[in-house]
Amino acid sequence: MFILVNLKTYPCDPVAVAEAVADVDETTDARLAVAPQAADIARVADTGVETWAQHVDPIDHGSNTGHTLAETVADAGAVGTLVNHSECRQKLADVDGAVRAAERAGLETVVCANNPSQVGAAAALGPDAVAVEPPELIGTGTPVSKADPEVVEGAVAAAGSVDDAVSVLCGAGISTGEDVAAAAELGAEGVLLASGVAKADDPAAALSDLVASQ
Ligand SMILES: O=C[C@H](O)COP(=O)(O)O
Repeated sequence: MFILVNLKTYPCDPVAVAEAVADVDETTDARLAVAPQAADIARVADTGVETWAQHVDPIDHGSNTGHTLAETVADAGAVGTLVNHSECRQKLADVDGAVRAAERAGLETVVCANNPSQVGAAAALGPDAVAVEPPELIGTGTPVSKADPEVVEGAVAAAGSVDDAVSVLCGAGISTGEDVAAAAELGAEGVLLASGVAKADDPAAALSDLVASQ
């Protein structure tokens, strides 16, 4: 399973979380990665942990003040990027453009979607993976893999019907190894999570529990 920890803009120490991820990474067959804020990518990547961006814009080098260029996050050490997170939504044309920009920069892509229908549309854009996240469950601690298993199964079916090379992650409320195991049973190849680690009193303990079933 791929466990991608999005730090959003939570007030955690991104390097401390990354070091905890690196420690737990040595104990498990699961693939672990951290997505810090853009300004923290370089120092998180310096820990040796797999580092992702939270967002890139559908742009090339040029007059794009305030935007995030895929090549810049790649140069800073990111190997992948989220696209169209529920908290950073993009128009369909911009999702496509962001995936193309990420490809151009050699970044792996996970396109986020709210439901199976959107997963099908996202998969048609040819990302490496899609992540299905019902917005109403994000940050609640109620795991999508238990609260709404049909959404995960529907996402797996929708992506598979479009392009079976696109893997499916699920997210929203995932915080325990049991939640990760439930996601795997539903056909997900990974999970996208945030508050379960970024807001934990002991991120290392939270991560150890998350990989317990791997
Ligand atoms: O990017 C992560 C997702 O929005 C899930 O967030 P959460 O684990 O806090 O529910």
